[in-house]
Amino acid sequence: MEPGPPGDSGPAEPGPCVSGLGDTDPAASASWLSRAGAETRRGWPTVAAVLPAGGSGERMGVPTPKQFCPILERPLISYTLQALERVPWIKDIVVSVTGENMGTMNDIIQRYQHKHISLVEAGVTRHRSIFNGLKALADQSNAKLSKPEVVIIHDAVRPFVEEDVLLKVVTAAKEHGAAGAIRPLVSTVISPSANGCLDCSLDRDRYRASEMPQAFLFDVIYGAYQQCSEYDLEYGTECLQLALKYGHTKARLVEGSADLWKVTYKRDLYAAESIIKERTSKQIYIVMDRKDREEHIGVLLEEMLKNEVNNVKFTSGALCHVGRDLQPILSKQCYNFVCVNVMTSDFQETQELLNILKESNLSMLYPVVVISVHFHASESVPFGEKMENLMKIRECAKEAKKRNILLYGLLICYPQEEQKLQESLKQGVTIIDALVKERNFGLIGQLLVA
Ligand SMILES: Nc1ccn([C@@H]2O[C@H](COP(=O)(O)OP(=O)(O)OP(=O)(O)O)[C@@H](O)[C@H]2O)c(=O)n1
Ligand SMILES: O=P(O)(O)OC[C@@H](O)[C@@H](O)[C@@H](O)CO
Repeated sequence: MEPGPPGDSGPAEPGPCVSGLGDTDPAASASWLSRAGAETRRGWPTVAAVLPAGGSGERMGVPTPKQFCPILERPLISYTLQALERVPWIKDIVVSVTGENMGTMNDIIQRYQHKHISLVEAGVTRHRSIFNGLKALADQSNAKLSKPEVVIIHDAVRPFVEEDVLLKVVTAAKEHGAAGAIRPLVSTVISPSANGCLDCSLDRDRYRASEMPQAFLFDVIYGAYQQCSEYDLEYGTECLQLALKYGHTKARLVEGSADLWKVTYKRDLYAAESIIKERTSKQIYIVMDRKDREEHIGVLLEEMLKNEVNNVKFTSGALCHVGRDLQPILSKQCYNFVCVNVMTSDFQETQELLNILKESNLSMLYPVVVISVHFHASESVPFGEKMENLMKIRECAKEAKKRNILLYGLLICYPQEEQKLQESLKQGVTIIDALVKERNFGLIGQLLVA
């Protein structure tokens, strides 16, 4: 079972899942299909998707086309592929990329184990890229692809697409021939006069922003593209308009969520990264052996974590349970581990946890945070010697990073008088919360002292 996407979703289908970055539970989608009566399942259309990804991203202002720009060291397009892959009723995904980026795209497919992906040559405009994708689906000589009843068209740079909106546009397209996601306008639309002054201001409530995904009866949109003028292919930006103009089909408009926005400017990359960080920090697994539970300072730390850190679901278990619990961990998309090392052994638990995680596929898609917690009782060993022992973390972290595991160290000094102990624990909780939320690649291998 591939690791799921972070967020509230359930276990993912093989392949990563941006769509778990929202609330859709793929298990629910699976159950939706399985729950649907035989009539519905029989009536459910064959669905494929076309992702135009042949742009240069000029407005992003960086040399790398934005679809390949990294978010947490993983290309943006991989998140979008993940979102579509985990929707069980999308059979094929056709991606239009330029010839020069075919190698890059194939590397991404390999590295992130994307499935059901076919690549076609992009066109010099977005409409031409989409048209090439549709041609591939219509090409009966292509054994790998078959013409779908309904085709989804979705920009490769819109990573946060959920199954529910895909379901809505496909259902609407099956009934109406075309459908597209819309959003309220944020800014008012005005029409400038020839001399650059205000001509008129449109009533914002009467207009909507056209977003993606869009969906069409394949024959409607393919027929429209086949009749499309060179001008429209060159300058058009709206597939729904092509369906109307050439297919005489009025698209059904579906309210989409705010996360459907298109990554266009650099700020959009920062926003996307923040969303992914936020959604991968919703669960923390506390690894701790509960020997002599009463006074175990790790228990105090666990209690304070649960009391002080909000909007996080905590699970805890002994190290020996992690291997057994790994399946539920994977399915619950837990990407954060606080490993409490008992005083007698430096790193033993952490090393064993790292080995378990390295064996799993958990960190293939999203960086996994491991915080190795250590305690220093002043009367046990000299502080300097303790720090000496803990410097091993540097090497461990370097190895772990190769598997997309971000290892941080936390040293909590104790015993101290009650007040000071509480302060140390509180500081430790603050550090853990920040490390999980920030997933800072620059701090890996560091030992932070609370
Ligand atoms: N010739 C093109 C141009 C664009 N696209 C794709 O269409 C989607 C939306 O287009 P846009 O945001 O305009 O992307 P770019 O054209 O790359 O951006 P810019 O206009 O800033 O250059 C993107 O996934 C882009 O890769 C495409 O497949 N083929
Ligand atoms: O115009 P752009 O090429 O930036 O974006 C293409 C589409 O995403 C955009 O036109 C949407 O409004 C959907 O039609």
